This record gives sequence, structure tokens and C-alpha cells, in this order.
Amino acid sequence: MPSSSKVVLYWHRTDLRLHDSPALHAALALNPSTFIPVWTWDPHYVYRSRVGPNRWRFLLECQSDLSKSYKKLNAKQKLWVVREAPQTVLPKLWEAWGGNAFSDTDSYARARDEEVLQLAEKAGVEVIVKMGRNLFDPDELAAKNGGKATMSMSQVEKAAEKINSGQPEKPLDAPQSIPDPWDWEKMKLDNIKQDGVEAEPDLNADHRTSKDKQYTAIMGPKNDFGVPTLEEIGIQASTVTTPHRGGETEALKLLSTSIKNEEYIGHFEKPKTSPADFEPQSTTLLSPHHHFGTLSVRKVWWDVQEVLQKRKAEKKPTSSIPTNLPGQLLFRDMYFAAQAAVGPAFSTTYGNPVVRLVDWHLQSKNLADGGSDVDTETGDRDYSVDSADAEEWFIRWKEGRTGFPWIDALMRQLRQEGWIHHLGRHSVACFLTRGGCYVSWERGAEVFEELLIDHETACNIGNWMWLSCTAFFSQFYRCYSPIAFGKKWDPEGHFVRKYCPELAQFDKKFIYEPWKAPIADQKKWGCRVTGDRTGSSEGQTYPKPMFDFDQRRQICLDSMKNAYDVGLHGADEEVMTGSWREKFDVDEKPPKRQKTEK
Ligand SMILES: Cc1cc2nc3c(=O)[nH]c(=O)nc-3n(C[C@H](O)[C@H](O)[C@H](O)COP(=O)(O)OP(=O)(O)OC[C@H]3O[C@@H](n4cnc5c(N)ncnc54)[C@H](O)[C@@H]3O)c2cc1C
Repeated sequence: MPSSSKVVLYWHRTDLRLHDSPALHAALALNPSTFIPVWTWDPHYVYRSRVGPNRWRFLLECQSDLSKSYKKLNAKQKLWVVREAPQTVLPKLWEAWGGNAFSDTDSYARARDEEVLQLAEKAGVEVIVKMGRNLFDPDELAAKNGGKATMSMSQVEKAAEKINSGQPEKPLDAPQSIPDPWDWEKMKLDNIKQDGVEAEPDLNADHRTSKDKQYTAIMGPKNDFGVPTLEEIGIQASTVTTPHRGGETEALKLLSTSIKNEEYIGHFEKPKTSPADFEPQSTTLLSPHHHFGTLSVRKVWWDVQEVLQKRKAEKKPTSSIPTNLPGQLLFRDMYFAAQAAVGPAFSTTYGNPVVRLVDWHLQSKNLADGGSDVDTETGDRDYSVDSADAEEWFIRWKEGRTGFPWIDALMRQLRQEGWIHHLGRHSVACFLTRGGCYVSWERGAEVFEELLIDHETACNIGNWMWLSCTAFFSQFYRCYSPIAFGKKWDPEGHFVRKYCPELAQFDKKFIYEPWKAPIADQKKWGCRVTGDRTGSSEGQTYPKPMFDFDQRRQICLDSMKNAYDVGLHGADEEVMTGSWREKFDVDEKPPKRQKTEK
């Protein structure tokens, strides 16, 4: 087909792939003569989202891989990375190049997107937005749920049934060819001046060990719109410790390895996968690819369905929703649709109608003070230190030195690798909140935001609410033991030995409770259980447990029972005005039932 004279600017955001991209498909269907796939290196993400070195590298790998894929289809093409906020740079590009604009979308950064849309309309630019991030459009799913947040799998299934009989659209193929970009050397792009970039506050300042050079020029330091480097971001490559690699090529390889293992796909049941498995892990590890859009969730759904349907036809056993792989993807959609219905307040307690108020320690300042000081787009907030003990427990949890090896091994795996198994996330989240420290889930979610390579606001926030029994799940009397739960999955303690190497020589009898080992044995095994593993005490020591777990569990259970009796939610008047505390000044009664997960 001869090409039209259309210029198309394609704005890549959370869709760093060529396969199954509805927006890319629609853009190329116009048969443009000029096609410019851009990524806006947005200062908002760079400075106001918490991102650790592992996730930075993952993102850069995703961009480089996409850029190479474009080049393979057209030697003149690449991913054009523009260093400026989309709200200011896109209008300049429209003006310089003219043309249409396309974009993938989701509920993330909705306010920013609306601003961009209005600017485009003003500039007379046609904008086409297509959803390619979920199985079902989150807005539509919420609408089919009566406009309400989807709070359970059965609500999701019922709502999805009304969209396309519960079946996501089939995935689209990757394009076979890509039109030329504009002749950018002739475009006098030097005339496009960069808007000032507000680098403060920089939530990632602690990770920058060298000079931040991200915004020295709109086209990048080589004036070629190249993918940034870690050095440009001010991050030393040696601080990247994850073995997990980004990019569509890697994502498709990972998926294909799982799909080829028909028994694995056929029998996959999430609660039966081990949180202690590593190299290889027991679940697919596709989540970072879903986050950056290097892998389409619809492709995963349909590739898995093909295996399941074949097995069913052969009368072989197959697992089913919600524990099988399609069920996991539906959980993801549940959180996206809940977020779409609630809006920006979804990521906090303050102002959020679906989340229960609990009188946690280390509450966000707005809750503690009864006034909103939250930047709703970043969720950035300060917190109130109401207990020195709780602050210390939080820091020790974050740094993997609680004195409970199962918890510490998981937190160290999170810091080193940026990914932990779902049940590992359950363990550490329960321990920080209702099953140990009684610290606000919002503190834990912030740490996950920084350290996870798969950090996805809707999923992170939704799951933290689930684990803290503030929304989605309410059985707070079911609590994870930091000792028995790890022992059940890994009686030999391989996982603890890997991530807490100071305990590597301990007998399995003491691997989950090293403080019980006789001193003579501790010396023999080369590690004393003493102190809190700060500063000079590090080396050959492992900390004593930071509290008596059984005692803390009882305090948490009693307090949760009380919070449930009080029955307040984040958007209630008492929460908005700060008078909620008066309701918590009541005698505590022990809960009727309690159960510790083994
Ligand atoms: C406290 C806490 C925080 C979490 N934060 C995130 C987060 O920021 N980003 C994120 O993607 N997941 C998050 N999860 C959900 C879940 O732990 C991960 O999606 C999963 O462990 C990723 O590993 P996998 O790809 O091997 O999953 P698999 O079990 O192989 O599942 C396949 C896919 O289904 C989706 N999925 C599976 N379980 C869930 C779930 N419970 N919620 C949402 N999606 C799910 C993921 O996209 C995943 O890649 C969190 C869970 C908890 C308990």
C-alpha cells in the first residue's frame, strides 16, 4: 500500500514492546509516511517516584531492546528518547513535526495524561489512545461492576463476563515493517529549547553517587535521542545487583520457556508454589515485564489457554481460576480496576473509601494530623514517629536485620534482586503490619516501590491492603509465623543460607531460630547471635530477634480486633478531620479465634 503523507508521533509509555500493542497497531494502520516512536524521559518519574538502581537498569534494558527491534525493522529507526516532561515537550514536537499522536494508556498518571490530551486538542492534533496494559480496560471493568471498585475475584469475573463473555481480546502480531522517521538532522531541533527541570525534591538522591546529567540536553548528551545510561542518571553500575534482565526479547524467551513446560502450566496453582525456591524460582517471574509492558498480558493469557485447552481435550488434570495462571492475571486486573474506580486516593489511607483505618504506628502525616499533605500523583508523604521502638523495627525490617532469618532473607533478596515470590511478600508484609510490628502498610508499600523491579502502583497498594487486612481480605486472625512458615517450605533452610550467608553453617534445627543455638555451637558455626548487626558488629554476627514474636502477635491481634470494632474507613469524616483517634481509646478485648499460618 502506498504511504499517506501522515506524520505519526507514537508515545511509548508502559508498552515497551512491538508485539500485541493495540495503539501501535492503530498508528501503523494509518499507513504514515513518517513515524516517530518517542519516550519522554519524564522528570516526574525520575525525581518523584522511588526507583532503585535495579529498576533503573531494567528500564534502560527495556528501552535499548525496543530501540534495537525498531532498527531491525528499519535501519533508520530507533526509540527516540526526549529528555523533558511530556506536558511540555510533546506540544513542542507537534509544532515542529505536526501530525497525529498515539499512546497506550492506563490509570497511572491519569491527571498528566488528561493534561496532554487537552494540549493536543488545543494544538489541533488528533490523538488516539488505546488500552494495551490489561486483559480488560480497567475503567470498563469498574463500570461493569456498577462503577464500584472491584474488591473480589468473583466481582471481577462477573464484570468481565459482561464485557466479552469473560474473554480478553486476542493478541495482535508485531509489525513486519516500520516507516521512516523524520529527517531529524534537517529539522533544526536545536531550536527546540528545553524547559527548566525541577529536580527537587529528588526521592532517589541517595542512589545517585555521581553527577546527575539527565537533563543537560533535550536530545541527550550525544544529541542523538539515545537511550540514557546509568552514568547519565548518576547511578554506579556496581550498585545494580539484580540478575533479572529487561526487554521484550528476554520477556518472550521467559514466556516461551514456561509455555513449553506443559505440565508446569497445567498444574500451576499459586498457593502450591514455594516462596523459598530460587534459581529457578517457582513462579514465572513475568511481573517486571508486565510492568514495563515488554510482555502483553493478553498474549500470556491466550498462550496459557492454548495449553490448558489442549490438556482438557486430552482429559489431563488442569488447575483453574483463581489459583492458575489466568487467575493471577485476573488478580492483576482486579487491582487496576479498583484503582480506576477510586482514583488517586487509592494509594493512601487518607481519603480512600475502600480501605479500613487501623491505628498503626508510623502513620502518614496526613492521617496523624487530619489534613492532606500528600502529593496524590507520587503518593509522597511524610510520616509521624509515634514510637521509637516501631521506627527501629521498621528500619531493621527494611534492612533485613530483624533477627528472624526467614524475614531477613526475604528482605535481602528484595534489596539484591528486586523480586521476591508472592508468598514471601505475604510473609514480610504481614510481619511489618498486623503480624508483628503493627506499622502502617503505607511504609511497607514505599519500600517495595523503591526496591521492586516489578513495582506497579495498583498491584503494590492493593496487595499491601490485602496483607494488612485493610481491604480485599479480612481474616486478620490468620497470621504468618516468621519461623514455622519458612520451615514448612524449606526445612533445610537453603533459602536462608543463601541470603543470610552468616548463618550458612548453622544446623537446620536452629536455622529459623538461631538465637536458640548453644553459644559453643554458634562459635563452631562461625557466627554469634548478638547485637543488631549495625556497623562494626556486622561481620560474624547475626542479630537477636528484635522482639518476642508471640507477644507481638497477640498485641497485633487484639489491636486489629479493636480496629475492626471501630469500623472506620479512609474517607470517613473522622479520618479526614483527624478526630479518629478518640474512637480508639477503648478497652481491648482478645479476638475469639486466632490461627497462625504454618
Ligand atoms: C505486599 C505485596 C506487594 C506486591 N507488589 C506488587 C507489585 O508492585 N507489582 C506486581 O506486579 N505485583 C505485586 N505483587 C503481586 C505478586 O506478588 C507478584 O505479581 C508476583 O509475585 C510476581 O511474580 P510472577 O511474575 O512470578 O507471578 P506469577 O505467579 O507467575 O503470576 C503471573 C502474573 O500474574 C500477575 N500476578 C500474580 N499475582 C498477582 C497479585 N497477587 N496481584 C497482582 N498481580 C498478580 C503478575 O503480573 C504476574 O507476573 C505484590 C504482592 C504483595 C503480597
